[in-house]
Amino acid sequence: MLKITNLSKNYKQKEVLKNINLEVKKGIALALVGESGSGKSTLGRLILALEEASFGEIYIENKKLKSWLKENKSAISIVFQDYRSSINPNFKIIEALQEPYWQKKQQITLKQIEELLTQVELPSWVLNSYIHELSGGQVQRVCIARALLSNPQILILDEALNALDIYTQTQIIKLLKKLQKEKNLTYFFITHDLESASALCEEIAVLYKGNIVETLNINNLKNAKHFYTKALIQAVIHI
Ligand SMILES: Nc1ncnc2c1ncn2[C@@H]1O[C@H](COP(=O)(O)OP(=O)(O)OP(=O)(O)O)[C@@H](O)[C@H]1O
Repeated sequence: MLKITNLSKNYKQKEVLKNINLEVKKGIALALVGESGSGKSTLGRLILALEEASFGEIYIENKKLKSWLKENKSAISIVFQDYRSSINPNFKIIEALQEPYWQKKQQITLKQIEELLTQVELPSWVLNSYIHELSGGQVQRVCIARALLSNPQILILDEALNALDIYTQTQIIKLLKKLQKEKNLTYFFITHDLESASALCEEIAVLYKGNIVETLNINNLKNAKHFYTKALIQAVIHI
């Protein structure tokens, strides 16, 4: 589904991503795990085509990213960590869900919104609420619903669980797994947390100082070779 070849990204003299090669199959959840500043969000922005790579290419279904996006508008969505500031506090939830479509010709019906609300397991009263009236988990469900409204094939989750308590994280992981199955979604989960990565994803790519140093199946973590991956695993065992 998604293939990244020899990709590098420089900001002025600084090489943030170095010769990245990565493949994600359709319907698979891949976690991009790495320490702060390793370049995870930069790679996310490149996949969303918000920025251009300095070298290399991103392909989706064997087409260059930009030409694929022209044919498949809004087919990549993102959910951010900072869910409270992702939604305008002056909007009711119904308006926050409709807002991305106000400028576009595309119409989103109330029925579509209600169906999606059921899929993310939120009651319908939420639509007439403001975000300050909802819990963190409920707001993140709204953000997931908003990301799914455009019917994406790929969902980028940029530290999307970080701001939630452990219990709510577990609930959202369950929800994301259910949605992945129902909609055959491909997830690109950006995180520094190996524990939530293992709970959600089938595969893990480890980013260390701008390099993918290792890609592992989740059932194969014991065969990790790179010292940074081993340190991450040890840290989880220790906890
Ligand atoms: N627009 C930019 N201009 C210059 N440098 C940038 C820009 N965006 C990111 N960087 C630098 O690139 C490096 C990687 O940043 P990035 O946000 O991708 O890392 P990250 O792994 O997502 O970090 P975190 O986990 O803290 O969010 C950092 O050193 C950052 O300062």
